[in-house]
Amino acid sequence: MNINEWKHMFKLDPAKEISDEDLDKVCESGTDAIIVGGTDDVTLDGVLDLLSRIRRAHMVPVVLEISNEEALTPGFDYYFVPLVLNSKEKKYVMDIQQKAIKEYIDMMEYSEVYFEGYCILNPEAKAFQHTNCELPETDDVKAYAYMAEHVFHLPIFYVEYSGIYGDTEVVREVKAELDKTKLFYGGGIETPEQAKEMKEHADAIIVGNSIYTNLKQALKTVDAVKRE
Ligand SMILES: CC(C)=CCC/C(C)=C/CC/C(C)=C/CC/C(C)=C/CC/C(C)=C/CC/C(C)=C/CC/C(C)=C/COP(=O)(O)OP(=O)(O)O
Ligand SMILES: O=P(O)(O)OC[C@@H](O)CO
Ligand SMILES: [Mg+2]
Repeated sequence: MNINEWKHMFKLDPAKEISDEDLDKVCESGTDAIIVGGTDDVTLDGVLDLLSRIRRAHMVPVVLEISNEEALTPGFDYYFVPLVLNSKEKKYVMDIQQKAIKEYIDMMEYSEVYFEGYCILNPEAKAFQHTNCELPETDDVKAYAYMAEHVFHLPIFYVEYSGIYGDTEVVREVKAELDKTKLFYGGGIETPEQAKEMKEHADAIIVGNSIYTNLKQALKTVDAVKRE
């Protein structure tokens, strides 16, 4: 299935433990893809461990969302590269990425690399603090979405509330700004009802932390959005 048609993804954090039994459930859940990514303590060992355990028995597409160069490795189906649009520091918007492109340009397969315009809206999130973000108003978020699509022509705009369930009205208004650029929503989805509610506005939803806190419920988010 084409990335543009994905509706549901699970995000596994290489810094967190998951048993083989739970990993099998996540991979066989019917989700469209597994994203491997996190903010802190993302190591090459952690990334390779997850990749090899997923590949050993499963066909689900696997994406590396790159958070640092040390943990970059071949072998993934796709690579997602965040550009943190609401960071106060240009390095997180484009400089780190520009330097990495300079280094890896000969290895980059363009059909496998997707740049994501991130807008991080939870000030308590590690990613918000790590990338020195500014909390935008709804109209600012909409303007970032406009820029993602019409200025930078990015394939993905990611409304990130990592750790908390976000504001559906913000997501609805942002979606109205977008046409070609896909809207990803992530943050605080724990129940099938929340998954369904956010998916009414976003093109795809991402479920992360609840894999580790209540897997049984997290697994139900797949059917909630794929059987709509
Ligand atoms: C060698 C090889 C295989 C080459 C292949 C070619 C290729 C793909 C090249 C890519 C080159 C390139 C452009 C790389 C980019 C490198 C890079 C370091 C980019 C920086 C991205 C960035 C600014 C990351 C900051 C953090 C961030 C936004 C992370 C996103 C994930 C996220 C928000 C996770 C949620 O956090 P979590 O850890 O879950 O938080 P909690 O624990 O609180 O839940
Ligand atoms: O961990 P949660 O809060 O589900 O968020 C998912 C994802 O958007 C994190 O990057
Ligand atoms: Mg997390």
